[in-house]
Amino acid sequence: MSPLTLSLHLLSPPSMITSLLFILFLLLLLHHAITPYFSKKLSCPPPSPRGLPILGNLHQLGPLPHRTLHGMSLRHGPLLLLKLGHVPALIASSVDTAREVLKTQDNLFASRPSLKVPATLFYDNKDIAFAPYGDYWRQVKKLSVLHLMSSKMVDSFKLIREQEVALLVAAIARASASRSTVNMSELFASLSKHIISRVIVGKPSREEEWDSVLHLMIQECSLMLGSFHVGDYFPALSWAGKLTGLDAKLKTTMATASDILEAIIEQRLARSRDHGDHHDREPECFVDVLLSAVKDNTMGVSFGKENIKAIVTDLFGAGTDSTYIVMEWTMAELVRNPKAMKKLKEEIRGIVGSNPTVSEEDLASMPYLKAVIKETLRLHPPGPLLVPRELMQDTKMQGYDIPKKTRVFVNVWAIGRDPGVWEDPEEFKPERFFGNSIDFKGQDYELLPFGGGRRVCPGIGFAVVVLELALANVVHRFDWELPNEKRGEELDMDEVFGQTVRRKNSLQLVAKPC
Ligand code: HEM
Repeated sequence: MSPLTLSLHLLSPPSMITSLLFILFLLLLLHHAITPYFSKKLSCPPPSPRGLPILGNLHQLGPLPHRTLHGMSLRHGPLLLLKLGHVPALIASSVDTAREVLKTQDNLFASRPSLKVPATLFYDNKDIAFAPYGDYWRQVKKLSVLHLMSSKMVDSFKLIREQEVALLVAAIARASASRSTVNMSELFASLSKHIISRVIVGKPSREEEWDSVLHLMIQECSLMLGSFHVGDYFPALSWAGKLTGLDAKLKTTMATASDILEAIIEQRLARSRDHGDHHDREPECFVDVLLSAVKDNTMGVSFGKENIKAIVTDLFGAGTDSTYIVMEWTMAELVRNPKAMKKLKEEIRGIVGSNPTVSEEDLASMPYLKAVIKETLRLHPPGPLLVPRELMQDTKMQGYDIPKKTRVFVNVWAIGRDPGVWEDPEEFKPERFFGNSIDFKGQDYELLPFGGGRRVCPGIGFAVVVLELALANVVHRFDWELPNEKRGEELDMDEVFGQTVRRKNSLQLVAKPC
Protein backbone atom coordinates (compact mmCIF):
# COMPACT_ATOMS: atom_id res chain seq x y z
CA MET A 1 0.00 0.00 0.00
CA SER A 2 0.12 2.44 -0.67
CA PRO A 3 0.50 2.61 -2.07
CA LEU A 4 -0.40 5.84 -2.89
CA THR A 5 -2.42 2.99 -1.75
CA LEU A 6 -0.96 3.04 1.66
CA SER A 7 -2.75 6.24 2.52
CA LEU A 8 -3.45 6.11 6.18
CA HIS A 9 -5.15 9.41 5.90
CA LEU A 10 -4.90 10.59 9.39
CA LEU A 11 -2.79 13.62 10.00
CA SER A 12 0.35 14.98 8.43
CA PRO A 13 2.31 16.74 11.17
CA PRO A 14 3.48 19.88 9.33
CA SER A 15 0.05 20.86 8.15
CA MET A 16 -1.71 19.66 11.26
CA ILE A 17 -1.32 22.60 13.61
CA THR A 18 -2.29 25.28 11.10
CA SER A 19 -5.13 23.15 9.88
CA LEU A 20 -6.42 22.50 13.39
CA LEU A 21 -6.33 26.20 14.24
CA PHE A 22 -8.10 26.88 11.03
CA ILE A 23 -10.75 24.28 11.78
CA LEU A 24 -11.34 25.65 15.22
CA PHE A 25 -11.99 29.05 13.77
CA LEU A 26 -14.36 27.69 11.17
CA LEU A 27 -16.09 25.52 13.67
CA LEU A 28 -16.86 28.43 15.90
CA LEU A 29 -18.53 30.08 12.94
CA LEU A 30 -20.28 26.99 11.79
CA HIS A 31 -21.00 25.35 15.06
CA HIS A 32 -24.71 25.40 14.52
CA ALA A 33 -24.38 23.70 11.13
CA ILE A 34 -22.85 20.61 12.63
CA THR A 35 -24.99 17.82 13.91
CA PRO A 36 -23.39 15.87 16.75
CA TYR A 37 -21.88 12.68 15.37
CA PHE A 38 -23.02 10.21 17.95
CA SER A 39 -26.60 11.30 17.38
CA LYS A 40 -27.61 7.65 17.46
CA LYS A 41 -26.97 6.66 21.06
CA LEU A 42 -25.02 3.42 21.24
CA SER A 43 -26.15 1.24 24.11
CA CYS A 44 -22.73 -0.34 24.54
CA PRO A 45 -19.94 1.59 22.76
CA PRO A 46 -16.31 0.46 22.95
CA PRO A 47 -14.09 2.37 25.38
CA SER A 48 -13.26 5.86 24.24
CA PRO A 49 -10.65 8.23 25.69
CA ARG A 50 -12.17 11.53 26.73
CA GLY A 51 -11.91 14.15 23.99
CA LEU A 52 -12.92 17.76 23.35
CA PRO A 53 -16.30 18.93 22.14
CA ILE A 54 -16.38 19.14 18.33
CA LEU A 55 -12.78 17.98 17.78
CA GLY A 56 -13.30 14.76 19.71
CA ASN A 57 -9.93 12.98 19.88
CA LEU A 58 -8.51 14.52 16.72
CA HIS A 59 -6.07 16.83 18.51
CA GLN A 60 -4.67 13.92 20.59
CA LEU A 61 -3.19 11.94 17.73
CA GLY A 62 0.11 13.81 17.57
CA PRO A 63 2.77 13.54 14.89
CA LEU A 64 3.03 9.73 15.06
CA PRO A 65 -0.59 8.50 15.42
CA HIS A 66 0.32 4.78 15.40
CA ARG A 67 2.39 5.32 18.56
CA THR A 68 -0.24 7.52 20.23
CA LEU A 69 -2.97 5.00 19.46
CA HIS A 70 -0.79 2.21 20.82
CA GLY A 71 -0.44 4.18 24.09
CA MET A 72 -4.21 4.69 24.20
CA SER A 73 -4.84 0.99 23.65
CA LEU A 74 -2.54 0.13 26.57
CA ARG A 75 -4.63 2.41 28.81
CA HIS A 76 -8.14 1.71 27.51
CA GLY A 77 -8.01 -1.72 25.83
CA PRO A 78 -7.45 -3.20 22.37
CA LEU A 79 -10.72 -1.96 20.88
CA LEU A 80 -11.26 1.80 20.96
CA LEU A 81 -13.91 4.00 19.47
CA LEU A 82 -12.53 7.48 18.89
CA LYS A 83 -14.23 10.55 17.61
CA LEU A 84 -12.12 12.16 14.93
CA GLY A 85 -14.01 15.37 14.45
CA HIS A 86 -17.34 14.24 13.12
CA VAL A 87 -16.23 10.73 12.26
CA PRO A 88 -16.31 7.61 14.46
CA ALA A 89 -13.04 5.67 14.23
CA LEU A 90 -12.53 2.16 15.51
CA ILE A 91 -8.97 1.20 16.41
CA ALA A 92 -8.18 -2.52 16.62
CA SER A 93 -4.83 -3.12 18.36
CA SER A 94 -4.66 -6.82 19.23
CA VAL A 95 -4.48 -10.17 17.45
CA ASP A 96 -8.11 -10.94 18.39
CA THR A 97 -9.57 -7.60 17.31
CA ALA A 98 -7.54 -7.66 14.07
CA ARG A 99 -8.84 -11.16 13.32
CA GLU A 100 -12.37 -9.92 13.93
CA VAL A 101 -11.95 -7.06 11.41
CA LEU A 102 -9.93 -8.91 8.77
CA LYS A 103 -11.49 -12.36 8.98
CA THR A 104 -14.58 -12.98 11.10
CA GLN A 105 -16.40 -9.83 9.96
CA ASP A 106 -14.29 -9.07 6.89
CA ASN A 107 -17.44 -8.99 4.73
CA LEU A 108 -18.69 -5.98 6.72
CA PHE A 109 -15.35 -4.19 7.00
CA ALA A 110 -14.28 -4.54 3.36
CA SER A 111 -15.14 -1.08 2.09
CA ARG A 112 -13.05 2.09 2.13
CA PRO A 113 -14.11 5.57 3.21
CA SER A 114 -14.35 8.13 0.42
CA LEU A 115 -11.68 10.68 1.33
CA LYS A 116 -11.12 13.96 -0.41
CA VAL A 117 -7.53 13.50 -1.68
CA PRO A 118 -7.77 9.93 -3.04
CA ALA A 119 -11.26 10.59 -4.38
CA THR A 120 -9.84 13.49 -6.42
CA LEU A 121 -6.54 11.88 -7.44
CA PHE A 122 -8.21 8.66 -8.46
CA TYR A 123 -11.13 10.17 -10.41
CA ASP A 124 -13.76 9.45 -7.80
CA ASN A 125 -12.05 6.34 -6.39
CA LYS A 126 -11.66 4.52 -9.72
CA ASP A 127 -8.38 3.00 -8.51
CA ILE A 128 -8.11 -0.30 -6.61
CA ALA A 129 -7.10 0.69 -3.09
CA PHE A 130 -9.81 3.28 -2.52
CA ALA A 131 -12.59 1.81 -4.64
CA PRO A 132 -15.60 1.09 -2.44
CA TYR A 133 -16.38 -2.58 -1.93
CA GLY A 134 -18.44 -3.92 -4.83
CA ASP A 135 -18.36 -5.11 -8.43
CA TYR A 136 -16.00 -2.45 -9.74
CA TRP A 137 -13.39 -3.13 -7.04
CA ARG A 138 -13.74 -6.90 -7.58
CA GLN A 139 -13.13 -6.55 -11.33
CA VAL A 140 -10.13 -4.23 -11.15
CA LYS A 141 -8.47 -6.20 -8.39
CA LYS A 142 -8.95 -9.43 -10.33
CA LEU A 143 -7.53 -7.86 -13.47
CA SER A 144 -4.47 -6.48 -11.69
CA VAL A 145 -3.76 -9.76 -9.93
CA LEU A 146 -4.15 -11.78 -13.11
CA HIS A 147 -2.00 -9.56 -15.32
CA LEU A 148 0.49 -8.05 -12.90
CA MET A 149 0.69 -9.67 -9.50
CA SER A 150 -0.03 -13.40 -9.92
CA SER A 151 3.01 -15.61 -9.32
CA LYS A 152 3.15 -16.40 -13.05
CA MET A 153 3.33 -12.69 -13.90
CA VAL A 154 5.80 -11.96 -11.09
CA ASP A 155 8.06 -14.73 -12.48
CA SER A 156 7.84 -13.18 -15.93
CA PHE A 157 9.42 -9.93 -14.62
CA LYS A 158 12.60 -11.75 -13.50
CA LEU A 159 14.85 -10.19 -16.13
CA ILE A 160 13.62 -6.69 -15.25
CA ARG A 161 14.44 -7.26 -11.58
CA GLU A 162 17.88 -8.69 -12.33
CA GLN A 163 18.79 -5.81 -14.64
CA GLU A 164 17.59 -3.15 -12.22
CA VAL A 165 19.35 -4.76 -9.23
CA ALA A 166 22.55 -4.92 -11.31
CA LEU A 167 22.21 -1.16 -11.92
CA LEU A 168 21.73 -0.61 -8.18
CA VAL A 169 24.89 -2.57 -7.35
CA ALA A 170 26.81 -0.66 -10.05
CA ALA A 171 25.67 2.69 -8.61
CA ILE A 172 26.83 1.63 -5.13
CA ALA A 173 30.16 0.42 -6.54
CA ARG A 174 30.71 3.81 -8.22
CA ALA A 175 30.01 5.68 -5.00
CA SER A 176 32.23 3.27 -3.10
CA ALA A 177 35.11 3.72 -5.60
CA SER A 178 34.94 7.49 -5.19
CA ARG A 179 34.79 7.04 -1.40
CA SER A 180 31.44 8.85 -1.29
CA THR A 181 28.72 8.18 1.19
CA VAL A 182 25.88 6.29 -0.47
CA ASN A 183 22.36 7.63 -0.14
CA MET A 184 20.66 4.24 0.10
CA SER A 185 17.21 5.79 0.46
CA GLU A 186 17.56 7.41 -2.93
CA LEU A 187 19.01 4.30 -4.60
CA PHE A 188 16.35 1.96 -3.19
CA ALA A 189 13.60 4.39 -4.26
CA SER A 190 15.07 4.55 -7.74
CA LEU A 191 15.22 0.74 -7.96
CA SER A 192 11.57 0.35 -6.94
CA LYS A 193 10.28 3.05 -9.26
CA HIS A 194 12.12 1.72 -12.31
CA ILE A 195 10.92 -1.82 -11.75
CA ILE A 196 7.34 -0.69 -11.44
CA SER A 197 7.54 1.63 -14.43
CA ARG A 198 8.94 -1.15 -16.61
CA VAL A 199 6.06 -3.48 -15.84
CA ILE A 200 3.35 -0.86 -16.02
CA VAL A 201 4.51 1.34 -18.88
CA GLY A 202 6.68 -1.11 -20.80
CA LYS A 203 10.06 0.61 -20.49
CA PRO A 204 12.27 2.11 -17.84
CA SER A 205 10.91 5.57 -17.21
CA ARG A 206 14.50 6.88 -17.19
CA GLU A 207 14.29 6.64 -21.00
CA GLU A 208 11.35 9.04 -21.08
CA GLU A 209 11.44 12.80 -20.89
CA TRP A 210 8.56 12.73 -18.39
CA ASP A 211 10.50 10.51 -15.97
CA SER A 212 11.43 13.12 -13.40
CA VAL A 213 8.08 14.92 -13.67
CA LEU A 214 6.13 11.70 -13.21
CA HIS A 215 8.08 10.73 -10.13
CA LEU A 216 7.84 14.21 -8.66
CA MET A 217 4.15 13.99 -9.25
CA ILE A 218 3.91 10.58 -7.54
CA GLN A 219 5.85 12.04 -4.61
CA GLU A 220 3.48 14.99 -4.57
CA CYS A 221 0.44 12.66 -4.59
CA SER A 222 2.00 10.67 -1.81
CA LEU A 223 2.48 13.80 0.31
CA MET A 224 -1.06 14.93 -0.34
CA LEU A 225 -2.46 11.49 0.49
CA GLY A 226 -0.84 11.81 3.89
CA SER A 227 -2.10 15.33 4.43
CA PHE A 228 -5.05 16.51 6.43
CA HIS A 229 -8.24 17.49 4.67
CA VAL A 230 -10.75 19.17 6.94
CA GLY A 231 -13.68 17.68 5.04
CA ASP A 232 -12.60 14.13 5.86
CA TYR A 233 -13.35 14.77 9.52
CA PHE A 234 -16.04 17.46 9.24
CA PRO A 235 -18.08 16.64 6.13
CA ALA A 236 -20.00 19.92 6.51
CA LEU A 237 -16.69 21.70 5.89
CA SER A 238 -15.57 19.80 2.81
CA TRP A 239 -15.35 23.12 0.92
CA ALA A 240 -12.64 24.32 3.35
CA GLY A 241 -9.86 22.83 1.17
CA LYS A 242 -10.48 25.77 -1.15
CA LEU A 243 -9.31 28.12 1.59
CA THR A 244 -6.33 26.05 2.78
CA GLY A 245 -4.97 25.79 -0.77
CA LEU A 246 -5.10 21.98 -0.76
CA ASP A 247 -7.81 21.86 -3.42
CA ALA A 248 -5.81 24.11 -5.74
CA LYS A 249 -2.70 22.00 -5.23
CA LEU A 250 -4.69 18.85 -5.94
CA LYS A 251 -6.01 20.37 -9.15
CA THR A 252 -2.52 21.28 -10.40
CA THR A 253 -1.07 17.86 -9.56
CA MET A 254 -4.02 16.16 -11.21
CA ALA A 255 -3.56 18.18 -14.37
CA THR A 256 0.17 17.34 -14.61
CA ALA A 257 -0.46 13.67 -13.86
CA SER A 258 -3.27 13.52 -16.36
CA ASP A 259 -1.08 14.99 -19.15
CA ILE A 260 1.69 12.46 -18.53
CA LEU A 261 -0.69 9.54 -18.33
CA GLU A 262 -2.42 10.71 -21.50
CA ALA A 263 0.99 10.72 -23.26
CA ILE A 264 1.73 7.21 -21.98
CA ILE A 265 -1.64 5.95 -23.17
CA GLU A 266 -1.19 7.58 -26.60
CA GLN A 267 2.29 6.03 -26.91
CA ARG A 268 0.93 2.57 -26.19
CA LEU A 269 -2.01 3.04 -28.57
CA ALA A 270 0.37 4.17 -31.33
CA ARG A 271 2.55 1.12 -30.74
CA SER A 272 -0.45 -1.12 -30.95
CA ARG A 273 -1.54 0.54 -34.25
CA ASP A 274 2.00 0.19 -35.68
CA HIS A 275 2.38 -3.47 -34.78
CA GLY A 276 -1.25 -4.58 -35.00
CA ASP A 277 -2.02 -7.38 -32.59
CA HIS A 278 1.40 -8.94 -33.07
CA HIS A 279 3.40 -7.08 -30.46
CA ASP A 280 6.55 -8.98 -31.19
CA ARG A 281 8.99 -6.12 -30.83
CA GLU A 282 8.23 -5.14 -27.24
CA PRO A 283 6.48 -7.18 -24.61
CA GLU A 284 3.03 -6.16 -23.42
CA CYS A 285 2.85 -3.93 -20.38
CA PHE A 286 0.04 -3.39 -17.87
CA VAL A 287 -1.22 -0.25 -19.64
CA ASP A 288 -1.73 -2.44 -22.76
CA VAL A 289 -3.78 -4.87 -20.68
CA LEU A 290 -5.95 -2.03 -19.41
CA LEU A 291 -6.35 -0.62 -22.93
CA SER A 292 -7.48 -4.03 -24.19
CA ALA A 293 -10.07 -4.10 -21.41
CA VAL A 294 -11.42 -0.77 -22.70
CA LYS A 295 -11.33 -1.86 -26.35
CA ASP A 296 -12.89 -5.28 -25.84
CA ASN A 297 -15.31 -4.08 -23.19
CA THR A 298 -14.46 -7.10 -21.05
CA MET A 299 -14.82 -5.63 -17.59
CA GLY A 300 -18.59 -5.84 -17.25
CA VAL A 301 -18.41 -2.39 -15.62
CA SER A 302 -17.99 1.05 -17.14
CA PHE A 303 -14.28 1.38 -17.91
CA GLY A 304 -12.41 4.08 -19.83
CA LYS A 305 -9.32 6.29 -19.83
CA GLU A 306 -10.02 7.75 -16.39
CA ASN A 307 -10.06 4.27 -14.92
CA ILE A 308 -6.69 3.52 -16.52
CA LYS A 309 -5.21 6.73 -15.15
CA ALA A 310 -6.53 6.07 -11.66
CA ILE A 311 -5.23 2.50 -11.56
CA VAL A 312 -1.82 3.39 -12.99
CA THR A 313 -1.33 6.26 -10.51
CA ASP A 314 -2.37 3.96 -7.67
CA LEU A 315 0.02 1.19 -8.70
CA PHE A 316 2.95 3.54 -9.28
CA GLY A 317 2.59 4.69 -5.69
CA ALA A 318 1.89 1.20 -4.34
CA GLY A 319 4.76 -0.41 -6.15
CA THR A 320 7.31 2.23 -5.24
CA ASP A 321 6.89 3.62 -1.75
CA SER A 322 6.28 0.71 0.56
CA THR A 323 8.80 -1.55 -1.14
CA TYR A 324 11.71 0.86 -0.90
CA ILE A 325 10.74 1.88 2.64
CA VAL A 326 11.11 -1.75 3.73
CA MET A 327 14.55 -1.96 2.07
CA GLU A 328 15.62 1.19 3.93
CA TRP A 329 14.44 -0.12 7.31
CA THR A 330 16.02 -3.53 6.70
CA MET A 331 19.44 -2.05 5.90
CA ALA A 332 19.14 0.28 8.89
CA GLU A 333 18.36 -2.64 11.22
CA LEU A 334 21.24 -4.70 9.80
CA VAL A 335 23.70 -1.85 10.28
CA ARG A 336 22.48 -1.42 13.86
CA ASN A 337 22.72 -5.18 14.46
CA PRO A 338 26.13 -6.34 13.19
CA LYS A 339 25.58 -9.91 14.39
CA ALA A 340 22.50 -10.22 12.20
CA MET A 341 24.41 -8.65 9.28
CA LYS A 342 27.25 -11.16 9.74
CA LYS A 343 24.88 -14.10 9.95
CA LEU A 344 23.11 -12.98 6.78
CA LYS A 345 26.38 -12.51 4.90
CA GLU A 346 27.46 -16.00 5.95
CA GLU A 347 24.18 -17.51 4.80
CA ILE A 348 24.48 -15.84 1.39
CA ARG A 349 28.14 -16.77 0.97
CA GLY A 350 27.30 -20.36 1.91
CA ILE A 351 24.90 -20.50 -1.05
CA VAL A 352 26.59 -18.44 -3.78
CA GLY A 353 30.25 -18.83 -2.75
CA SER A 354 32.53 -16.44 -4.62
CA ASN A 355 29.97 -15.75 -7.33
CA PRO A 356 29.49 -11.96 -7.14
CA THR A 357 25.79 -12.06 -7.98
CA VAL A 358 22.91 -13.58 -6.06
CA SER A 359 20.27 -14.89 -8.46
CA GLU A 360 16.59 -15.48 -7.81
CA GLU A 361 17.12 -19.26 -7.80
CA ASP A 362 19.45 -18.85 -4.80
CA LEU A 363 16.84 -17.07 -2.67
CA ALA A 364 14.82 -20.19 -1.82
CA SER A 365 17.78 -21.51 0.20
CA MET A 366 18.10 -18.40 2.38
CA PRO A 367 15.84 -18.79 5.42
CA TYR A 368 17.74 -16.19 7.44
CA LEU A 369 17.19 -13.55 4.72
CA LYS A 370 13.46 -14.29 4.84
CA ALA A 371 13.47 -14.05 8.64
CA VAL A 372 15.32 -10.70 8.47
CA ILE A 373 12.61 -9.30 6.17
CA LYS A 374 9.80 -10.62 8.40
CA GLU A 375 11.45 -9.11 11.46
CA THR A 376 11.77 -5.74 9.70
CA LEU A 377 8.12 -5.84 8.67
CA ARG A 378 7.13 -6.68 12.26
CA LEU A 379 8.94 -3.64 13.63
CA HIS A 380 8.47 -1.24 10.72
CA PRO A 381 5.30 -1.96 8.74
CA PRO A 382 5.18 0.88 6.16
CA GLY A 383 1.42 1.14 6.75
CA PRO A 384 1.23 0.83 10.53
CA LEU A 385 -2.55 1.38 10.55
CA LEU A 386 -3.18 -0.33 7.17
CA VAL A 387 -5.41 1.50 4.69
CA PRO A 388 -8.60 2.66 6.41
CA ARG A 389 -11.68 0.49 6.06
CA GLU A 390 -15.31 1.56 6.40
CA LEU A 391 -17.94 -0.50 8.15
CA MET A 392 -20.85 -1.20 5.81
CA GLN A 393 -23.57 -1.89 8.42
CA ASP A 394 -24.10 -1.69 12.19
CA THR A 395 -22.42 -4.56 13.97
CA LYS A 396 -21.23 -5.84 17.33
CA MET A 397 -17.67 -6.65 18.20
CA GLN A 398 -16.59 -8.23 21.47
CA GLY A 399 -20.02 -7.28 22.83
CA TYR A 400 -19.67 -3.60 21.84
CA ASP A 401 -21.90 -1.73 19.36
CA ILE A 402 -20.14 -0.36 16.30
CA PRO A 403 -22.17 1.95 14.07
CA LYS A 404 -22.33 1.75 10.26
CA LYS A 405 -19.88 4.07 8.44
CA THR A 406 -17.31 3.83 11.24
CA ARG A 407 -13.78 4.31 9.87
CA VAL A 408 -11.60 1.39 10.90
CA PHE A 409 -7.85 1.25 11.53
CA VAL A 410 -5.95 -1.91 12.46
CA ASN A 411 -2.82 -0.93 14.38
CA VAL A 412 -0.48 -3.62 13.07
CA TRP A 413 2.47 -1.65 14.45
CA ALA A 414 1.06 -2.10 17.98
CA ILE A 415 0.41 -5.81 17.39
CA GLY A 416 4.01 -6.23 16.22
CA ARG A 417 5.20 -4.90 19.59
CA ASP A 418 2.75 -6.71 21.85
CA PRO A 419 4.78 -8.43 24.61
CA GLY A 420 1.94 -10.93 25.00
CA VAL A 421 2.68 -12.12 21.46
CA TRP A 422 6.41 -11.41 20.96
CA GLU A 423 9.24 -12.03 23.39
CA ASP A 424 11.51 -8.95 23.73
CA PRO A 425 9.34 -7.13 21.20
CA GLU A 426 11.64 -4.10 20.81
CA GLU A 427 14.63 -6.22 19.83
CA PHE A 428 15.61 -7.10 16.27
CA LYS A 429 15.81 -10.90 16.39
CA PRO A 430 15.17 -12.59 13.04
CA GLU A 431 15.74 -15.97 14.74
CA ARG A 432 12.32 -15.65 16.37
CA PHE A 433 10.82 -16.83 13.07
CA PHE A 434 12.71 -20.12 13.12
CA GLY A 435 10.73 -23.12 14.33
CA ASN A 436 7.32 -21.60 13.56
CA SER A 437 5.32 -20.94 10.42
CA ILE A 438 4.32 -17.32 11.09
CA ASP A 439 4.13 -15.49 7.77
CA PHE A 440 2.95 -12.11 6.54
CA LYS A 441 0.43 -13.24 3.94
CA GLY A 442 -2.60 -12.24 5.99
CA GLN A 443 -3.35 -15.55 7.73
CA ASP A 444 -1.33 -14.92 10.90
CA TYR A 445 -2.88 -12.04 12.80
CA GLU A 446 0.28 -11.33 14.80
CA LEU A 447 2.11 -10.21 11.63
CA LEU A 448 0.02 -8.13 9.24
CA PRO A 449 2.20 -5.68 7.27
CA PHE A 450 0.17 -6.42 4.11
CA GLY A 451 -3.23 -6.42 5.84
CA GLY A 452 -5.59 -9.34 5.39
CA GLY A 453 -9.01 -10.49 4.22
CA ARG A 454 -10.63 -9.28 1.02
CA ARG A 455 -8.62 -6.06 0.90
CA VAL A 456 -5.24 -7.74 1.52
CA CYS A 457 -2.36 -6.29 -0.49
CA PRO A 458 -2.26 -8.11 -3.84
CA GLY A 459 1.39 -7.06 -4.35
CA ILE A 460 2.98 -9.33 -1.70
CA GLY A 461 4.69 -11.69 -4.15
CA PHE A 462 5.67 -8.79 -6.40
CA ALA A 463 7.28 -6.89 -3.50
CA VAL A 464 8.93 -9.74 -1.62
CA VAL A 465 11.06 -11.04 -4.48
CA VAL A 466 12.34 -7.49 -5.17
CA LEU A 467 13.13 -7.04 -1.47
CA GLU A 468 14.95 -10.37 -1.24
CA LEU A 469 16.95 -9.98 -4.44
CA ALA A 470 18.03 -6.40 -3.79
CA LEU A 471 18.95 -6.95 -0.14
CA ALA A 472 20.80 -10.22 -0.78
CA ASN A 473 22.92 -8.58 -3.49
CA VAL A 474 23.83 -5.42 -1.60
CA VAL A 475 24.65 -7.36 1.58
CA HIS A 476 26.73 -9.90 -0.36
CA ARG A 477 28.73 -7.42 -2.42
CA PHE A 478 29.66 -4.82 0.20
CA ASP A 479 30.57 -4.31 3.81
CA TRP A 480 28.42 -1.57 5.31
CA GLU A 481 29.27 1.11 7.84
CA LEU A 482 28.00 4.42 9.06
CA PRO A 483 29.87 7.56 7.91
CA ASN A 484 32.39 9.21 10.27
CA GLU A 485 33.19 5.93 12.00
CA LYS A 486 29.98 6.02 13.96
CA ARG A 487 28.91 2.76 15.57
CA GLY A 488 25.82 0.96 14.23
CA GLU A 489 23.76 1.60 17.33
CA GLU A 490 24.20 5.34 16.81
CA LEU A 491 22.09 5.23 13.67
CA ASP A 492 18.86 7.16 14.28
CA MET A 493 15.59 5.31 13.66
CA ASP A 494 13.33 8.39 13.69
CA GLU A 495 10.08 8.04 11.81
CA VAL A 496 7.90 10.41 9.90
CA PHE A 497 4.21 9.70 9.49
CA GLY A 498 2.38 10.40 6.26
CA GLN A 499 0.91 8.24 3.58
CA THR A 500 3.44 5.66 4.82
CA VAL A 501 5.74 5.68 7.84
CA ARG A 502 9.30 6.03 6.66
CA ARG A 503 12.69 7.05 7.99
CA LYS A 504 12.74 10.71 8.88
CA ASN A 505 16.34 11.06 7.69
CA SER A 506 17.68 9.42 4.57
CA LEU A 507 19.91 6.40 5.08
CA GLN A 508 23.49 7.47 4.34
CA LEU A 509 25.98 4.61 4.46
CA VAL A 510 29.55 3.81 3.48
CA ALA A 511 29.93 0.74 1.25
CA LYS A 512 33.20 -1.20 0.97
CA PRO A 513 33.53 -3.98 -1.61
CA CYS A 514 34.13 -7.33 0.06
C1 HEM B 1 6.58 -4.15 1.06
C2 HEM B 1 5.71 -3.69 0.19
C3 HEM B 1 4.24 -3.48 0.44
C4 HEM B 1 3.55 -3.36 1.61
C5 HEM B 1 4.10 -3.41 3.03
C6 HEM B 1 2.15 -3.19 1.27
C7 HEM B 1 1.13 -3.05 2.18
C8 HEM B 1 -0.21 -2.90 1.85
C9 HEM B 1 -1.27 -2.76 2.82
C10 HEM B 1 -1.10 -2.72 4.32
C11 HEM B 1 -2.43 -2.65 2.13
C12 HEM B 1 -3.83 -2.52 2.73
C13 HEM B 1 -4.36 -3.88 3.09
C14 HEM B 1 -5.64 -3.88 3.88
O1 HEM B 1 -6.43 -2.93 3.82
O2 HEM B 1 -5.87 -4.89 4.57
C15 HEM B 1 -2.11 -2.72 0.72
C16 HEM B 1 -3.03 -2.66 -0.29
C17 HEM B 1 -2.70 -2.67 -1.61
N1 HEM B 1 -1.44 -2.86 -2.15
FE1 HEM B 1 0.27 -3.14 -1.15
N2 HEM B 1 2.03 -3.22 -0.10
C18 HEM B 1 3.28 -3.39 -0.65
C19 HEM B 1 3.58 -3.50 -1.99
C20 HEM B 1 2.68 -3.42 -3.02
C21 HEM B 1 3.02 -3.54 -4.41
C22 HEM B 1 4.41 -3.81 -4.97
C23 HEM B 1 1.85 -3.38 -5.11
C24 HEM B 1 1.59 -3.41 -6.59
C25 HEM B 1 2.47 -3.57 -7.53
C26 HEM B 1 0.78 -3.16 -4.14
C27 HEM B 1 -0.54 -2.95 -4.45
C28 HEM B 1 -1.55 -2.80 -3.53
C29 HEM B 1 -2.95 -2.58 -3.89
C30 HEM B 1 -3.49 -2.46 -5.30
C31 HEM B 1 -3.67 -2.51 -2.68
C32 HEM B 1 -5.16 -2.29 -2.51
C33 HEM B 1 -5.88 -3.61 -2.31
C34 HEM B 1 -7.38 -3.43 -2.08
O3 HEM B 1 -7.80 -2.40 -1.57
O4 HEM B 1 -8.11 -4.37 -2.39
N3 HEM B 1 1.33 -3.21 -2.88
N4 HEM B 1 -0.74 -2.88 0.58
